[in-house]
Amino acid sequence: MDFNTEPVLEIKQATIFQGLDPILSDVDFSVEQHEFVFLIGRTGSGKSSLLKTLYADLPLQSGNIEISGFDLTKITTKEVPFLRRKIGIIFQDFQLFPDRTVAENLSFVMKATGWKDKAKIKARMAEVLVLVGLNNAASKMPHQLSGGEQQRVVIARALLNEPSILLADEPTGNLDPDVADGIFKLFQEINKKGTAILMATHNHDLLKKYPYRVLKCENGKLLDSKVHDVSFGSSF
Ligand SMILES: Nc1ncnc2c1ncn2[C@@H]1O[C@H](COP(=O)(O)OP(=O)(O)OP(=O)(O)O)[C@@H](O)[C@H]1O
Repeated sequence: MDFNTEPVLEIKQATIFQGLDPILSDVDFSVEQHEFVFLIGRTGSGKSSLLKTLYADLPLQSGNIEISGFDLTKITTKEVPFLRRKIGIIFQDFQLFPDRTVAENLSFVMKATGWKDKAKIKARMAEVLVLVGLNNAASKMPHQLSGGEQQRVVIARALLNEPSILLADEPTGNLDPDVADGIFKLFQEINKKGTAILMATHNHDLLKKYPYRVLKCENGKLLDSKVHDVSFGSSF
């Protein structure tokens, strides 16, 4: 049993940059294990830039970030794949290889992240597909799946290495409301099983319906509903 109670993500006085341009400054917050947190803000306010910094796609130039046991002030290029094993990343666009089956899409990631034993690969693959409700999809090509099903495969892929946190950038953005609702419920199930979730969203209905903590990018700062009075407004 894991008795570690450290936050899964801790940001201290960080500035988030795009190149030389500071996008968010004085960013300071923690995400505890098992927490579900929404990330909101108008278009161009810095949500994706923050997430990209967290998975080391943008360099951390100022401040401190620890995520899933990795110190981003010290991380080397070689270590980045190991970081990405411990955080699951999910985007709006599905980004599956279109010319490979679901099983091949999943095994590609597993081989790239150090899995070698064929029986173990097969067993873990089956496990994550059951988790996302796609027991019979392993041999299908992405185009044989609906948008919602493809997004479930992406979520399955993100879960392969049992990440301590999932970073999701508008994961329901391209889906019909009903399908989006199913995907959101899947995130909730995953969260209940113990994975922290930081989800960027423009979906006002989700915010009204689920009273999770909210981080809001606004005027170059990050507001936190744990500390500030965060307004959702009509066009956050
Ligand atoms: N690759 C890039 N190079 C330079 N500037 C960028 C790049 N990507 C984004 N920016 C700029 O960084 C700022 C923040 O953009 P970001 O994509 O983080 O916002 P966002 O809140 O995720 O927006 P959206 O809700 O539209 O996804 C914007 O001013 C944007 O123009």
